[in-house]
Amino acid sequence: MSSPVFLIGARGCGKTTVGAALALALNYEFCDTDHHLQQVTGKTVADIVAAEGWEGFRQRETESLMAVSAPQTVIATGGGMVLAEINRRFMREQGQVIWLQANAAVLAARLSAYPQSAQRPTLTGRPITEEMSEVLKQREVLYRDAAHHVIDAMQAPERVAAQILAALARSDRSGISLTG
Ligand SMILES: Nc1ncnc2c1ncn2[C@@H]1O[C@H](COP(=O)(O)OP(=O)(O)OP(=O)(O)O)[C@@H](O)[C@H]1O
Ligand SMILES: O=C(O)C1=C[C@@H](O)[C@@H](O)[C@H](O)C1
Ligand SMILES: [Mg+2]
Repeated sequence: MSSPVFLIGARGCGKTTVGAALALALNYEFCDTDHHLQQVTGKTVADIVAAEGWEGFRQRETESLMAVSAPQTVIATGGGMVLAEINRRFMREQGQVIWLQANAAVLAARLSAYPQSAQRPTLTGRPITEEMSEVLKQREVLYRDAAHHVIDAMQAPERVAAQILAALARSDRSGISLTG
């Protein structure tokens, strides 16, 4: 049975966008931990953070990660999923972990064009480019620590998906072959 594929990376790197295309290409299920969490609670991320703080949200996102993980599934994670060591270890042990890497300027441009503020309440209270620089400074080491593969996410989504497929096909552990 083929293990799950976890997409990690900062807000706006394309986990949800590329994840759906990747699942189609692999004929896998697609899950998104942010969407799962919002479905289960009936609340937006902003509502959960307002009621329970970021600590409450982080606990709930660990539960979502465990709930949606299954074989033959592509899982788009929330941008902060790597903050908890238990999440990083779980993803590495259960499946293949792909870091979609992009710089702060690209991320900020995407997020400004499509803010989705109910799903992405501010993390620092600072303007978006500064926020993304700060977030990357704190998290890059964690994304790198969790990832089996690092993919340049500053290319067109189809290109990003194709490079993930190629990386998975090169990896013995994924159970994925491009030829059959
Ligand atoms: N490779 C890409 N090239 C150009 N635009 C992209 C690319 N990937 C995603 N986008 C755009 O960037 C925005 C954010 O993408 P998406 O929601 O997939 O990011 P995400 O990593 O899931 O973010 P979050 O962590 O907040 O869930 C969307 O408007 C999407 O269309
Ligand atoms: O980068 C983050 O910490 C977050 C990213 C989003 O996917 C959501 O999970 C939430 O807004 C937190
Ligand atoms: Mg997403």
